[in-house]
Amino acid sequence: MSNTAISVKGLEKSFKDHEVLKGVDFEVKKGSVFALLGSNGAGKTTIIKILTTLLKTNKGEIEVCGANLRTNPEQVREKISLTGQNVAVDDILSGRENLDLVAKLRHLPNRKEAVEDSLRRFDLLEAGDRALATYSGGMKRRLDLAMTVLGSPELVFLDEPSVGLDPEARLALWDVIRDMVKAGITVFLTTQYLEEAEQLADRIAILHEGKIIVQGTMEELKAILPPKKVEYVEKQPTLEEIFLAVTVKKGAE
Ligand SMILES: Nc1ncnc2c1ncn2[C@@H]1O[C@H](COP(=O)(O)OP(=O)(O)OP(=O)(O)O)[C@@H](O)[C@H]1O
Repeated sequence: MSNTAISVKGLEKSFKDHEVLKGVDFEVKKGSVFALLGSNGAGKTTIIKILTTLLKTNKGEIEVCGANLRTNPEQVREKISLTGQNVAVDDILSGRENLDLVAKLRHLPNRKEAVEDSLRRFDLLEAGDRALATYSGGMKRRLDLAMTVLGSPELVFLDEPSVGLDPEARLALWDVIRDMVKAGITVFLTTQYLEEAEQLADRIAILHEGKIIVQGTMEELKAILPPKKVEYVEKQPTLEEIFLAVTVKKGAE
């Protein structure tokens, strides 16, 4: 069986005459975390929408979880789950009711057990019966993630998952993502927080002006910029320095 969760070759997408993606290529290995970075408007959400079958491409060969996206979108939809930028939960219902609704929609066999497990795993047992309107932003985000992974999808898309979270909630979210990976789920995430990518991702790709301009492990990206020598202390470049160096260099061409 193939070890590839996502394969993208020659992806192009325009909105009318605005070319957003101009030939994007990348692969994501099963069981890994892949982080897609890019400035505002680079096309990260567009890539997620295409990979989750919400938008059609103009050109490109794409496979997601072993299925061809163009010819077999239903099979793709069965294996993936998506958390978008806007928290997709119902404020009037309680956390437990929201999860139960998703469990019903996904036809999960042991619905009650799955919901309780999920509340426990995402630290929401105590707040389970409260209406969502009383939840903090971090709690809503955790519930959103709980709903995303309910029913054990093979592949999860997280579009800027830690937007609006305070540092403590962000650290808790990172633990949740690490747990998802331990459970064998492949994670594709976009983020503006470069530290997030540094902390979580096995591979990082930078999208700029419609193309992936660099991709690799953090170690490989570090090799792009030589370490700075300050007296006798060697300082490794941060992902932020690498990001700025490659995007500014390309932008100036
Ligand atoms: N439905 C649409 N119609 C027209 N233009 C669109 C549409 N969706 C996205 N765009 C444009 O495509 C470009 C890429 O948008 P996208 O939302 O994918 O960027 P992004 O990298 O996710 O940005 P951000 O970090 O701000 O969320 C932007 O210029 C945006 O205005």
